[in-house]
Amino acid sequence: MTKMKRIGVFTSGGDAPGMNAAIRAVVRAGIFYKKEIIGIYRGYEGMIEGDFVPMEVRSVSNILQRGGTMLKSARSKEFLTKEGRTKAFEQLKKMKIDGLIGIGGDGSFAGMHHLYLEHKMPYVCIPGTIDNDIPGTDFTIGYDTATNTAVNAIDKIRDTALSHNRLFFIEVMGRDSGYIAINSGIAGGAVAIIIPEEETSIEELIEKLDASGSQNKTSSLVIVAEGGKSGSAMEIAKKVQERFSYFDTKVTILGHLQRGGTPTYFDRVLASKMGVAAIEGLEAGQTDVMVGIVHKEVIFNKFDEIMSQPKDIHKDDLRIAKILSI
Ligand SMILES: Nc1ncnc2c1ncn2[C@@H]1O[C@H](COP(=O)(O)OP(=O)(O)OP(=O)(O)O)[C@@H](O)[C@H]1O
Ligand SMILES: O=P(O)(O)OC[C@H]1O[C@](O)(CO)[C@@H](O)[C@@H]1O
Ligand SMILES: [Mg+2]
Repeated sequence: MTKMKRIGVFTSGGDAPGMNAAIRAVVRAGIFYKKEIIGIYRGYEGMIEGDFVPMEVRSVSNILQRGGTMLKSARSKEFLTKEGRTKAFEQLKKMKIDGLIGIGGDGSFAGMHHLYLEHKMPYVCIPGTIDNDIPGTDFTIGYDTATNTAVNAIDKIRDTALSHNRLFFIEVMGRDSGYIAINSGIAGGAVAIIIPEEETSIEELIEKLDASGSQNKTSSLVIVAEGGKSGSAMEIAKKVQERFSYFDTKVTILGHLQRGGTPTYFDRVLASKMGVAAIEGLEAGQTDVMVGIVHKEVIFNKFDEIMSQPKDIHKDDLRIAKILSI
């Protein structure tokens, strides 16, 4: 057992629905285990500036069901430098914070790892990102909500696509990860799904669209993950339109719509479990780790062990999407 007294909690990187539920779980579990919990505003930016707030049991009332993050989030250029991280550490020391729980994506995890290597600041990372791009956990907080949002939007677009016999290219988020694309594509009945993890040439796509056209398909939805090698939805749509002028082609970019909104029950439960696990892990001496839930079991993943491997799209998901889009 550690003698940790004061734990800092912060959110970093893109906000994700369920981050508030994770903050609540960290604060309540921390207080349950007799720790003082200090909230750090605006991720690493606030850490560098010493933007801290003591958290009480009631500081986190009525946030469980809210999207976004009450602690706010940021991407910090300064924290990418050694000097920036030293400034952040000095602020933590001044506030007598002896352990950190950070909720964020792969970049935020890397930030905590560097702070640990350079200043021995113990930490547990909670994976909070809509991208689901971190190995060592089946799901990251926010991914389920974002994918549901994308599916709802796809369903609406299908109605108008069908009414006008149109070909829609719908771009979903995910930075370099095709998770939202592949699963919203399966759930939304897409004719083709273009993800960064798999090369799809324009020729292949055109062949696919041709084939579905000849089978009397009256509307077609193509889901494009941002960050793919074939280009953005706009670029792909332009190339397809040039080859097939008879297609009435439209593009919708779902964008930040996918980051907001009420977290699903799944993300709230995931965040609650991970928040408690992070406090218990830190108390049990876990450090330089990310909490994950794999096959319903809580695990602690060492930074070096998981961050050297990519999180692959499940091959079976791709296979299923192809079978069903004929
Ligand atoms: N290699 C690194 N070393 C130190 N700090 C880092 C590193 N990578 C990222 N960070 C810090 O973490 C912040 C958040 O990282 P990033 O913007 O990649 O988002 P993320 O945590 O991956 O979340 P998401 O991908 O969901 O937006 C960065 O702005 C930076 O301050
Ligand atoms: O909100 P920003 O800074 O534009 O970042 C957008 C990125 O953040 C995410 O929403 C979460 O990582 C990505 O899917 C997307 O590429
Ligand atoms: Mg990331």
